Amino acid sequence: MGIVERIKEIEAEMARTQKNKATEYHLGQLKAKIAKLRTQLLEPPKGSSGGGDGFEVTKYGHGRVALIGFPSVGKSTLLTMLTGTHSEAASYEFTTLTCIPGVIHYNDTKIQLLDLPGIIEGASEGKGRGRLKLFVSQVIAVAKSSDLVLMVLDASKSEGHRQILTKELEAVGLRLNKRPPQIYFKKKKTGGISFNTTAPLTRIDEKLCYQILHEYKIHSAEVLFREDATVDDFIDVIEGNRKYIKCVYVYNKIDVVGIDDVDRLARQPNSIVISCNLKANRLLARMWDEMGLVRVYSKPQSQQPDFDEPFVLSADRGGCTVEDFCKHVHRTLVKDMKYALVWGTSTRHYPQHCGLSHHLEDEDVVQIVKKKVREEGGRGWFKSHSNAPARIADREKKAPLKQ
Ligand SMILES: Nc1nc2c(ncn2[C@@H]2O[C@H](COP(=O)(O)OP(=O)(O)OP(=O)(O)O)[C@@H](O)[C@H]2O)c(=O)[nH]1
Ligand SMILES: [K+]
Ligand SMILES: [Mg+2]
Repeated sequence: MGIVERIKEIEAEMARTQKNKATEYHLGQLKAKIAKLRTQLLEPPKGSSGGGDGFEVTKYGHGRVALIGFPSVGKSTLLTMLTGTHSEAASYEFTTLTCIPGVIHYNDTKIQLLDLPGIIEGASEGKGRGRLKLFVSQVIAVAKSSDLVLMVLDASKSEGHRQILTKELEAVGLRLNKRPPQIYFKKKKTGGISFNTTAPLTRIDEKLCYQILHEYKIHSAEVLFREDATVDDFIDVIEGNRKYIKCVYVYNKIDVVGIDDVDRLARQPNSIVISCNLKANRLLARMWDEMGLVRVYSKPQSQQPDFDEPFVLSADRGGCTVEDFCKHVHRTLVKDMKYALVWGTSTRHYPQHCGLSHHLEDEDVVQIVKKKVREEGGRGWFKSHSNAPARIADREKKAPLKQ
């Protein structure tokens, strides 16, 4: 029996099984079985050169956004509209057969927008033939490499599409608009399983955790639940290959639906309504907000900062502390910095003396003040050593050395 058939069989068994206290453990085990099979499904076939590497589009700019959706929802039309790069659009499905990159210039930053082939229902289980099947793994790889997914939906089509597509993406390990579960998990070679919690658990218990670990043939591990997590959360943590990505649901073609429908769709969580036949400026603003980019302007001593060329940091990618900023500017700057002067919303007064761990905010201005260069054998050398006795005395006070 193939993997897909086995998944179907277990799903059928789960559907037959009544949910109650007595079947809880059995259902948990079945969930783990499905998760394992799905992971197998994602692995490239033996002997292939990896496959599913995406479409080999080089990353460009300060962030990457992928357009994901069913065929003919208007992904290509949107790319052409937002980036000026032409991507063929037509009224038939699968017009786009590869990944088309474009660049959005917004708020002095450059964002790479990727147009992709459509995904169909059942894609995660290998539905579709030939090239179509290949697309799916490539589209998924691109989605996983992105900072934000724009799930494009046709406002005139069934509202169920949003759930169907979300399920497809979940099945291949993408988690949209979720943060990783607060569970610490570490496999060990020996020592058995140590199980701890710092929060009351109502949706999973120790015994069920052991059963799931048993299903994975894990007999030694450290497990610490820091929140009231679910069975699915625990399986996600064990699998360890989940990708947590922000997603905005973009309802396109609102020019062909009634105002009541538009109003209802606009109220869905994480959603925005647009029409490529009108203008979509709100989408750009929304996209930019979701990406959480932090523009930092570097200010040389006694000069104005260059407000045209920000250094762009991101909390999701690399972080946005003073230290992260220094690393962007020059690799030795962290070592050479004495302190930073910061102007902006991240500080209480202007300018504020800040250390490496200070968190910068969008549009902050930063001046890095460097340490004095040490004069070899001169006063500088003496100074850096002259506090040694004081340092040792200080340590003596805190923890006296044995006599
Ligand atoms: N009425 C209306 N039609 C639109 C809108 N946006 C796109 N279309 C039309 O929808 C059709 C499909 O558009 P595409 O941009 O090719 O859609 P796609 O999602 O890229 O399709 P595939 O590449 O085949 O997956 C085209 O005929 C577009 O002109 C819109 O906002 N309103
Ligand atoms: K199309
Ligand atoms: Mg297209």
